[in-house]
Amino acid sequence: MATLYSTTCRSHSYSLLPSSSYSPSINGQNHTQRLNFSSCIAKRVLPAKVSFPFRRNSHLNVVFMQDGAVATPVNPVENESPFKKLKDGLLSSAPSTEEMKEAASFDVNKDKSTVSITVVGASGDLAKKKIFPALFALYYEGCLPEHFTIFGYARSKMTDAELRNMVSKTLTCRIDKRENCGEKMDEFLKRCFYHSGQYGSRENFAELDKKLKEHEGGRVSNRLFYLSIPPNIFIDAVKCASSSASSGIGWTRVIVEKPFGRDSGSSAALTKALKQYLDEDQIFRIDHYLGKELVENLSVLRFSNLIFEPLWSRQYIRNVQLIFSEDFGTEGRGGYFDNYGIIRDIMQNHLLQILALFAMETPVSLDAEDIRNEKVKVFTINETFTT
Ligand SMILES: NC(=O)C1=CN([C@@H]2O[C@H](COP(=O)(O)OP(=O)(O)OC[C@H]3O[C@@H](n4cnc5c(N)ncnc54)[C@H](OP(=O)(O)O)[C@@H]3O)[C@@H](O)[C@H]2O)C=CC1
Ligand SMILES: O=C1O[C@H](COP(=O)(O)O)[C@@H](O)[C@H](O)[C@H]1O
Repeated sequence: MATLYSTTCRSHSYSLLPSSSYSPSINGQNHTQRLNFSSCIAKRVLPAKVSFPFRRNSHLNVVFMQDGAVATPVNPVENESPFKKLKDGLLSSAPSTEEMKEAASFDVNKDKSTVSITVVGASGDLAKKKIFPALFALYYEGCLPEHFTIFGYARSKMTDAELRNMVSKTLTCRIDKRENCGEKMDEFLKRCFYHSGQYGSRENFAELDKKLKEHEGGRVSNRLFYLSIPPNIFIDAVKCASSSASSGIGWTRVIVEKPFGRDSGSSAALTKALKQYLDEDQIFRIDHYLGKELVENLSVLRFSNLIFEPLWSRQYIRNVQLIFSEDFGTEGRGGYFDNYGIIRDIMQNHLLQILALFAMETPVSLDAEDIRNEKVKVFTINETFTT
């Protein structure tokens, strides 16, 4: 599973923008979700006898994923403790601006390559509120490559100027004190374009492809499609984007927003359907909580802090509570909560991700696969969740 986990370019998640603290208060009251767990803290917290009922192939040391895909093996690291390796990695991964730019350049051959980002569903709430502002933050930080183009794609009729106008209303310079922010915004907006089309139309995506090619100007073109649309049209959009607008000579990747189904079966079915058109490593399922600075810092706090690291155990911690609290009402989400539920909305994703980062063993490296493997163990050994 490709997972967006940011360790380098800090502002690549939309949540890194100072959040407007958006929290559901059911019936207009402050709403708090509490996840209590005292049975799932890492290694030293577990009773000595607990074993990991982890599905492993004894020869290959692989982890089987829900849909049958196989994650890469974890190689034992000799003569170097995972903790030391991770600590070194965490400390050295605090990136300088230059490193961030380097890491974000997407291609070593940067003069010859370009990245085209298409926000599918650009007329919608998430695009306006989070995605465009996050893209602007990346641009401001120098984390987008020299040659990049952003396209909004949706059914609504809009000109480029109308898209820019819409986007400009939600761009913000609120991270730290920004210099030349207005100038940067203008430069950014000039790189934003719009194409109107149906999500299930190969012709419309072929038109988009033509426009993308004009902007890419013959460079190696990497293409990213951000699916900011309701899940029932994910597959249509992926089918058409992959057949009519994927990159001929670069990578093509798709970011899928939650929800990834409403239960295990439907999530596996969604993955299976996506895989008709994409390989697993082209699919990025985003959990924006992993990009929150506080959440990112959790690993540093746990594994690199000499005071906390030895204390992070059941010997010293009796009870841990994750409290999700928002200071405003449902704000139009009532129907969604009635149908989908607050547990699916924030608990099985955001809060469980935090729980896993909090309770997992030291991963052998900061690679997404290694971190994921440790997270899986936390959930596999956990017997009870009470809310
Ligand atoms: N909004 C948020 O804060 C969050 C949203 N998400 C997820 O992100 C995705 C996008 O969310 P959001 O922007 O709020 O969604 P919207 O309901 O605003 O939909 C986005 C766009 O998709 C198109 N659309 C909406 N409904 C349909 C439909 N039935 N058939 C075809 N096209 C449709 C519309 O564009 P047009 O009519 O122009 O084609 C709309 O502007 C969803 O999967 C959502 O669950 C995840 C986390 C937070
Ligand atoms: O994904 C979601 O997250 C928000 C909370 O995230 P934040 O970054 O805005 O604090 C939550 O309010 C929303 O219901 C949920 O869909």
